[in-house]
Amino acid sequence: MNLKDYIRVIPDFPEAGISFKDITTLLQNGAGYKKAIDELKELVAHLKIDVIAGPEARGFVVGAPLAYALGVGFIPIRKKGKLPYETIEAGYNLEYGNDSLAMHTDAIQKGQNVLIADDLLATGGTISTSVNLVRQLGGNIVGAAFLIELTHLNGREKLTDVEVLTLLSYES
Ligand SMILES: O=P(O)(O)OC[C@H]1O[C@H](OP(=O)(O)OP(=O)(O)O)[C@H](O)[C@@H]1O
Ligand SMILES: Nc1ncnc2[nH]cnc12
Repeated sequence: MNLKDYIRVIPDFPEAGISFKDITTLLQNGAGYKKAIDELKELVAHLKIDVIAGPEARGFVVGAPLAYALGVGFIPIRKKGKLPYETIEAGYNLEYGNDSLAMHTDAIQKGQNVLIADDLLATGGTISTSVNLVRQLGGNIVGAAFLIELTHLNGREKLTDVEVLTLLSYES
């Protein structure tokens, strides 16, 4: 099966006009989930990665298994108010609504090569904020990897200085 066959598309969720790409149907299928992570591993094989950082929540289900497969660490970028130690935070807008992300101030060692991973690139708000947080902490962004890119939302334009790698694209 093609990876796209595992993804369910729900019209008008969470609000009218949004075509929601539901990855729960991929995650619940062992063969599909493994294929997705294996393909992402191939996609990033040319990069020198010390650590992967992924934004809550779906960035965890993509970033953590990818980190395990590569034998590198995983850093959770969490929604504001969830991390217990000293943090830096930044607000952002996304396709539906807005939010704030946070990282622990000691999450990254200066000069570490960081890959950002998430399930989906839409407007790019989540990932450009994640990139900025990692850079504020002294990390070197080597790329950003996604299962899905929504090309009509032009998220790449917010990431001009980042190598963006995606497995699947949707035009609406
Ligand atoms: O490119 P953007 O416009 O920023 O949108 C993409 C982000 O939106 C979704 O996360 P969401 O904030 O819905 O949170 P979730 O992972 O907790 O469901 C998705 O998992 C990406 O992180
Ligand atoms: N259309 C969409 N489907 C799934 N997740 C999203 N995150 C932002 N836009 C999305």
